[in-house]
Amino acid sequence: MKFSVLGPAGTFADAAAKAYLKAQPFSDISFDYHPTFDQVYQAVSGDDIGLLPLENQLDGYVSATLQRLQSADVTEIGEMTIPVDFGLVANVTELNQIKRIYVQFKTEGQCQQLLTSMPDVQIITTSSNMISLEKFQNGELGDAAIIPQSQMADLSVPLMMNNVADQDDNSTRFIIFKSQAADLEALSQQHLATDQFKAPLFVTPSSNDHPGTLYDILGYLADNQLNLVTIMSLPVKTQLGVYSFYLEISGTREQQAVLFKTLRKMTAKYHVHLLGYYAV
Ligand SMILES: O=C(O)C(=O)C[C@]1(C(=O)O)C=C[C@@H](O)C=C1
Repeated sequence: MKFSVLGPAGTFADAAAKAYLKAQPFSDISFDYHPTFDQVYQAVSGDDIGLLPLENQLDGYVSATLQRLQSADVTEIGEMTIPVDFGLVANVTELNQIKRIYVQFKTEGQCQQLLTSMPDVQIITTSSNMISLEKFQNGELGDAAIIPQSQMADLSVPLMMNNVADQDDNSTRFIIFKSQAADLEALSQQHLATDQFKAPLFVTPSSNDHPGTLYDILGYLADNQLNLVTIMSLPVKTQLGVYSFYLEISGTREQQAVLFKTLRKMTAKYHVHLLGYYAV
């Protein structure tokens, strides 16, 4: 069985995948690294699993992942949150000698203070923090990169700065998924390994142009004491001004029956795209 993850080895995605496996009973699993999240997603089939970043504490939701989940036939089987911290490496001795900096697209949003303090530096966006490191190592004089701090120990370059994220307390949440569509009836029978669950889903009204549409959707949860922990709206794309709502519901094992009863009721009025029901 393969575990599809953003590579090369050493990314935060890699660290999150390893942390997830420590707590999970998978045997005979091998890592399958890809340079972009798109390729990570495409590589997952059959019984294989994959990991995508969902949200960062400083920079918010990963829009590409949410957009993919909106229409993807996947089942999320778990999530993993890990601390993330970044360092700056450069092959020059002073900050003002840096000409180009390699930075992963989501890392960029987490290191804004540093990057805006260098307005003349060319920012080259990459798809992975370890690709930023590779490009830097094969680069020219005046190059720099923002990389996971854990990768700095083995480097010997003139300029190194620790903790260049906008805040030291920082983490990223990843989801682990399979390529089969989540099945509401099958998941309603699933035994949870812990007492707490998370259920992510998209709810799409046929039109948002009525007073109280969102209020009505959330009423299903409130009336049944189901705890809404996330809400995001995403455009449906076929029409301007029409949105889907990404929701995450959390609760305890005792609420399993009421959760699925509520989702079935919602399905009668809205398009419900369930993404999973897993232990947290
Ligand atoms: O490039 C990496 O190291 C990643 O794992 C990617 C990623 C992301 O895209 O969310 C993961 C954690 C950090 O927030 C920054 C980048």
